[in-house]
Amino acid sequence: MRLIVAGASGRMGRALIRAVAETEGAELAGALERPGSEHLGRDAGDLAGVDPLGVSVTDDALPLVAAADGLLDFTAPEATVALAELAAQARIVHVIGTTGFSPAHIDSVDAAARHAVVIRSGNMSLGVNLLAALVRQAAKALGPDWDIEVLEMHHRAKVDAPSGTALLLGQAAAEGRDVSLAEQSVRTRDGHTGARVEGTIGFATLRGGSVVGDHTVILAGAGERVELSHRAEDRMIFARGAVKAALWGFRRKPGHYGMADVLGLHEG
Ligand SMILES: NC(=O)C1=CN([C@@H]2O[C@H](COP(=O)(O)OP(=O)(O)OC[C@H]3O[C@@H](n4cnc5c(N)ncnc54)[C@H](OP(=O)(O)O)[C@@H]3O)[C@@H](O)[C@H]2O)C=CC1
Ligand SMILES: O=C(O)C1=N[C@H](C(=O)O)C[C@H](O)C1
Repeated sequence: MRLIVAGASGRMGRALIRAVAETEGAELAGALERPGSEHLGRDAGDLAGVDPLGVSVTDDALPLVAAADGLLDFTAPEATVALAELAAQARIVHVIGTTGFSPAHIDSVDAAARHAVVIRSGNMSLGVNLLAALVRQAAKALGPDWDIEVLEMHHRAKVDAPSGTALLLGQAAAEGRDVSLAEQSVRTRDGHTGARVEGTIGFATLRGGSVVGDHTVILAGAGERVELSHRAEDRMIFARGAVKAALWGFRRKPGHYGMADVLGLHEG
């Protein structure tokens, strides 16, 4: 499968190039960066710290998309929405790891998914997607008198909050309780907030240093607490998940899929 990596010089872009290079059945067909990037023209393998791959970083997406089978995209919401349109026109698989979307961005991605395979998840690791299934189960088993809080910590360069993973875990908890996350979530607390409202799902965000990604879902009852955690130690877990998703999506029918589809983690 011929794969393009968007945001090639980013933290995830470099990991994705390495993951494509190490995966049988996948081949790097292009490496994209934004116009004016200092990395344009560099060999992608060189950029990612592996052997040269004979693929130069370019800002010209159109010819790459026309000749590839899939696009791995961990960039930023505006870039992802623009790439979704191109990927849909070319009917290639679009794997989206980007986080921080607004509802309008998601609508655009949904529109693209009517024409091509889109696989989008706030976290492409096996561990977090398994954790989401466990959170859904725990939230279902424990009533609304158990307070749910989602705590996350990431490196100092992360620009969106709460993380895509925290929202994914909050969504799993809401599904377990059969409530709407949008209606129940409390994203910030400051000042005289009043007592916690029963049934709400809280989020707390920490930023600092080089933390790859830590998430804990706390279910706090009267006199006891359940904590379900995941700690990412290496970005290759996300990159390998993204390549796996692309291979899974190849020649599948158009639609907006998630990692639970790829990993076969749906209950029932
Ligand atoms: N789903 C998952 O499993 C994971 C998701 N992520 C998400 O992936 C995204 C990227 O993370 P990370 O690699 O750490 O971030 P980086 O900032 O290191 O990399 C982002 C890359 O995308 C490029 N980019 C950003 N905006 C645009 C734009 N408008 N047009 C074209 N290129 C653009 C950047 O270029 P430039 O440097 O020039 O701005 C950079 O090369 C984030 O949303 C993050 O939350 C991260 C890890 C795992
Ligand atoms: O920006 C990151 O670094 C990460 N982003 C994703 C998120 O928003 O959850 C996934 C991972 O935690 C790393």
